Amino acid sequence: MPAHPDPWPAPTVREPVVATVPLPGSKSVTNRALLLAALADGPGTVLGALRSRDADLMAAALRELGATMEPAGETSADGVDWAITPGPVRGGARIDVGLAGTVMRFVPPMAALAGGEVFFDGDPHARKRPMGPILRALRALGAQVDGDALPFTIRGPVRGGEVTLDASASSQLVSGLLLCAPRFDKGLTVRHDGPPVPSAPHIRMTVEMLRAAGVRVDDTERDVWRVEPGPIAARELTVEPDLSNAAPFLAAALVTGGTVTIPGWPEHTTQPGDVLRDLLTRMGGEVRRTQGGLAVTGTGRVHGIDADLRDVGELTPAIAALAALADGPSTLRGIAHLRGHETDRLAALVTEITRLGGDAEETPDGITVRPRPLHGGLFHSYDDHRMATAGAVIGLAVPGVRVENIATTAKTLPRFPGMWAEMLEDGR
Ligand SMILES: O=C(O)C1=C[C@@H](OP(=O)(O)O)[C@@H](O)[C@H](O)C1
Ligand SMILES: C=C(OP(=O)(O)O)C(=O)O
Repeated sequence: MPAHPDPWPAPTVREPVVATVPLPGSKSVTNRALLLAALADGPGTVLGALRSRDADLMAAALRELGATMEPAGETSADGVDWAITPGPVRGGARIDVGLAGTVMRFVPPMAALAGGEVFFDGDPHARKRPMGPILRALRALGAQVDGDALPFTIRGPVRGGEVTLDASASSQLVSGLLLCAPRFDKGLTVRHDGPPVPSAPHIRMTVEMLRAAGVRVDDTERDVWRVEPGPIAARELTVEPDLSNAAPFLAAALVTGGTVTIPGWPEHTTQPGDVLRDLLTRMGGEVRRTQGGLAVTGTGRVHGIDADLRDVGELTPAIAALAALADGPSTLRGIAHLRGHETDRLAALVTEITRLGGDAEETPDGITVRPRPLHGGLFHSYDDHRMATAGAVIGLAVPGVRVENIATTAKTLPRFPGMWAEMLEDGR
């Protein structure tokens, strides 16, 4: 693990946090919207798109493959309105996926539309993330792919048809195929065969965004998705705030007995972060919709929870951080696939909670956390944005927590340290 010289001293607060925290756009919606716009039948716009490492990597990949993207209005440190003009998908490209699951799984099927070779690589840990099933699927559909993990080279074209894969390691293996499927001559039928697919709401997000762009998708049969060939409509799309990134901020309300409000929380959404309303209620928060957005109020006492997080695995680090501060034991289940995320999140959470004096254990498909007083110390982030923000949550209640490589939050939240400081200042 590379050492980062200046760990971030996580602020500890003694008084209730009362704050309104506007969040930048959803990573998952942004990266789908950009890709669909780049494959559309004319120029379109994506309003309120996230700007972050993952979103910037997606934009760079789409440009490399032939799309034109220009800021269409004001840009900020973490937001932009993009005007996107599709171009013919071209080969001869090199794609850096960083550590972004959405880039490494969504862009290769698009690259398979090109006639020429496209080379993919990413961060050292990206080479360990599951890619085999989608690369084998593209190969079965006619692409030449020289490997089962990053780095690899892909050469199309792919004409579509039917393919079966085991997507139990990541829902993105299905989403990536579906997003490009309308552009395959024969469309595509994707069948999953294996243990349950995680992160089901993210597949629904893919299906709903395709339908919103006029694509016909049949998902009536469990674990089978049929996408008809046809145009992807050029359109204007507004990105919702990133509800998964709401987790550490709303957790601050529970830990400090304060109230945190997130403006613009959608009434209906496919984002898994919406499940925070239920999870945080079960952990002792009071959740309500106000004119200002979604407000969560805590008592300063956090309850343990027994939760199956298979659908919402992204929320695990924040929920585990709360569990480490809770007044009773917690069991987080259904999340074996987190071993293939930005880092092995189950091992990382157990190691870091234990390092601070906590009592945490890995199970075959999750972790258990039992209450024990914590002390300060260095909290490693493993280049994982959600590990870093989990450290910040624990630091609210435990003096002396320092988070190594807080800058890794730039994967989806480039202004995290400033936003955290503003949240703590807000109600004073
Ligand atoms: O499609 C998406 O945008 C995502 C799907 C999920 O991946 P997994 O199915 O690999 O958990 C999620 O954890 C990730 O952060 C984003
Ligand atoms: C798993 C995550 O990211 P990725 O899109 O890189 O898979 C995440 O953001 O929690």
